[in-house]
Parts: sequence; structure tokens; C-alpha cells
Amino acid sequence: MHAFEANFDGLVGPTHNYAGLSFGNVASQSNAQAVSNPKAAALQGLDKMLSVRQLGLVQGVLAPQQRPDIPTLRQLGFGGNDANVLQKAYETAPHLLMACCSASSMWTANAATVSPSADSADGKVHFTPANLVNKFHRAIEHGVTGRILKATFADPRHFAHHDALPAHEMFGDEGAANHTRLCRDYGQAGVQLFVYGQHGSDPSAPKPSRYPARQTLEASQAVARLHQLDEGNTVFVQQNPDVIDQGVFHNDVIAVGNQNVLFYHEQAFLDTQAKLEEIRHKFGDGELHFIKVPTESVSLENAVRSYLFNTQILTLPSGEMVIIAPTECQENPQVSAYLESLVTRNTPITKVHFFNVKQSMQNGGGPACLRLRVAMNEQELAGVNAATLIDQSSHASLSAWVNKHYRDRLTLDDLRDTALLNESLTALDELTQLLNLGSVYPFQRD
Ligand SMILES: NCCC[C@H](NC(=O)CCC(=O)O)C(=O)O
Repeated sequence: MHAFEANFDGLVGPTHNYAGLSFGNVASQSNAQAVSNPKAAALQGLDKMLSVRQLGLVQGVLAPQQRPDIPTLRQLGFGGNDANVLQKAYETAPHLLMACCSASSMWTANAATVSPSADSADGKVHFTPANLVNKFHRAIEHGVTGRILKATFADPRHFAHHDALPAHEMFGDEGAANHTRLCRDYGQAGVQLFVYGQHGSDPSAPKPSRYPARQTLEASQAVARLHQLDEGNTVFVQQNPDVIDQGVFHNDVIAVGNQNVLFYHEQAFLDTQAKLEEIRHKFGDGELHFIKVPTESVSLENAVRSYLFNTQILTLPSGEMVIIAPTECQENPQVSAYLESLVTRNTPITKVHFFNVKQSMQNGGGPACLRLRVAMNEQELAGVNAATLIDQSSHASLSAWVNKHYRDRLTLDDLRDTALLNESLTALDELTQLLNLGSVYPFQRD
């Protein structure tokens, strides 16, 4: 049966802001306190989704979280009515208010790890929401994320949904951002590559010294077990701790794969040669392209600044591969020269499309961070909630919804505004109807 890869992008929520919450993520820290534009952010994301659809791919959307997260603020001891909760948090613990207002669920590459049915022993597509324990503002996402995933990938005959891993640093899990699948065809068994930043249980093993490694080997192994993967088709690779210390907080900032292509920076991994050989061996027969970008062609600093590797490599219906890159790659002379030469080489990648996702980029999220890949076949697609699929008409209604509800300017000071809370909940309530999600949000279930 025909199989393909669908992309499910996160819809940017109405509280999108720059709070500098992600230590180790250079863009998040350097744009802390900048004024955000939630409306532009959401529209930029929707435009990317429609463009990918227009390239002939299946594109879906994942709903954002309920923010400000009043239930979590209450759990932390802020009481009274909602206005009191916001005001007290603002006055006494503004960092907690900011964390509970982040629209960070837009980066759905961190929503979950997904394994397609061709790789799993029970023939189902498996989802494990990422616990994101390393950052408080993200650790509060997985409960609602799990509900949104269940409401989106709805048919239990095809989709298996797991709980997030235990919320302990030994199992720090950041989802698909640290996971790549290589295969000949999306419908055939492939090799799943899990990239971790450190061992969770061996303090003597290599790890970064400046910035945190968010993903552990133990988490990656647990996800592989949950997803019923074959040892013969999984590879665990450690990220180079030095690059984490230079701002590569997820593997998808330094490497990306699609089908028989692995595109990576030469400094991305530890033990690179042996791991590439293991991948080649497990991949088996067939052409496999390792596209290594040397430091002399693209410095690590330029890779992090431009997000060259946070690109999407997409296979078009024609079989040709194209790269979806942020406009920052076009603006960086070294990176733009590299991409110009890449498409003339003898690799499956023939074209680069540039997209403006600057509102997200300023928080360290490029095109690839904004999407969750789900390889599936036609039968499985029929089991997806159809209202979450993007086409011209759903793009138009979602854009109208954004234009109706979103602000075009938000400062950190605005986060305690009860009007923002009300606008946000009204918008989300309407969204659950547009996307046919049911009551996924705490405010709809109380
Ligand atoms: N995959 C990209 C994730 C980017 C995300 N940034 C943030 O959460 C920044 C939020 C802020 O600073 O307001 C992160 O670091 O996890």
C-alpha cells in the first residue's frame, strides 16, 4: 500500500512571547523580553503548512495548549479568582507566570516520538509524548499533548498512544527532535536513529559542561521498547557534547534525515564513523546518502544561527527531494552558498524553498521544530481526524480564526492581563470545534 510522510505542524498559540526560558537555546536567551507578534507567528506557521500541502504532501495541524496555564499556577499555590492568580504570580514569581504562558507547544517536533507501523511489531503507528522535563515551561505540556494526539490520530485500530516517560531527569525526553528515521520507502521497515545528549545513569560518561543535555539514552531506549522496535533496526547515537555547549540543544539543530538521506554537520555526533557504519549495516541494501557538511564549509556558529539543519527534507510525489529552509539561511552568506552548491551535487536533494518563520526562529524554533512527522499509509490516514488536515479551505478558516482572536503585539507585562486569558480561552474553545477535537483542554473539562 502507498505510504508517505505527513507533517503535523503546531499551531502557534495566542500567548506567543519571548521570555528567555530556554537556557542553552541561544535564540531564546538573546531575544528575551523582545515584543512578540502572536498573530504574525500563527499566520507564518499556517502559510508554511499550506505551502507544503501545495507541494503535494499531506499536511496536518496540532492544536496549541491552554495558556496562561491557570491550573498549574493554582497547583503552585496561587489562589483566588483567575485575575488574582495571574496578579499574584506576576508580583511574586514572574518567572513562573512566564513559564505558564509560553506557547512553546508550537514546536511539535518535541510533542512526541512517532514510529510508523512498518517498524513496530504490532503493525501500529506508535506515539509517546515527550516529558520535556528539562524545562519547566515545557514539562507542563505532555498531558494535554497526549489528549490532542489522541484526538488527532483517532482510530485505535491504527494508532497506539503511550503515556510520557516518568518525569525524572534520568528519562529526559524531547521527542522527535532527537529521532530520525531512514528508509528506502516510507512503507517499508526502516532504521530509527535515536540521538541522546547524555547517559542518565552513568555520571562518568561524556556530557556537556556548559549547557544541559536534554535527552538521555535511557529515555531513547524506553521509547524504542514502548514502540516495539527491532534491535536490528534501531541505532543509538550520542550527540557531541561540545556542540550542545555551543547551542545545539536538540539534534535537529545539527542533523536531519529523510528516506535514504542523512544530512549532518561533521561535528554532530560522537563516534561518528562507527555509528554511520552501524546505520549502513542495519539499513541493508540500497543507496544511502550521508551528506556531511564540513566545518570549513559551514561553521558551527553559522549552522546554529541560520538553522541550516533545522530544515525539512521532503520527498515530493515525483520522488524528488526538496529542502524547506528558513529565510535566515538565505541571509547567511556561508550557508546560502552551501545550499546553492548542494542542489548541484549528485544527491536526491534538488531544490531549496525558503520560508519566513521569524517569529518562531527568534525563540529557537525553525521549520523542522514546527512539525511532527508521521509516516503512514492510506488506510492509516483514513483513521486521522480529517478536520486537522490542511488544505486551501481549512487554511482560510484557521487564518480567519487567527485574525479574529490574536493580538499583533505582546509584551511580558501583558501576560497577567485577564483579557488575554479570556481571549485565549474563547479562541481555543472555537478551535476545538473547528478541528473537531472534543474537550481536550482543562477549562473544558472542569
Ligand atoms: N525545537 C525548538 C524548541 C524551542 C524551544 N524554545 C523555547 O521554549 C523558548 C521559549 C521562550 O524563551 O520564551 C525550546 O527551547 O524547547
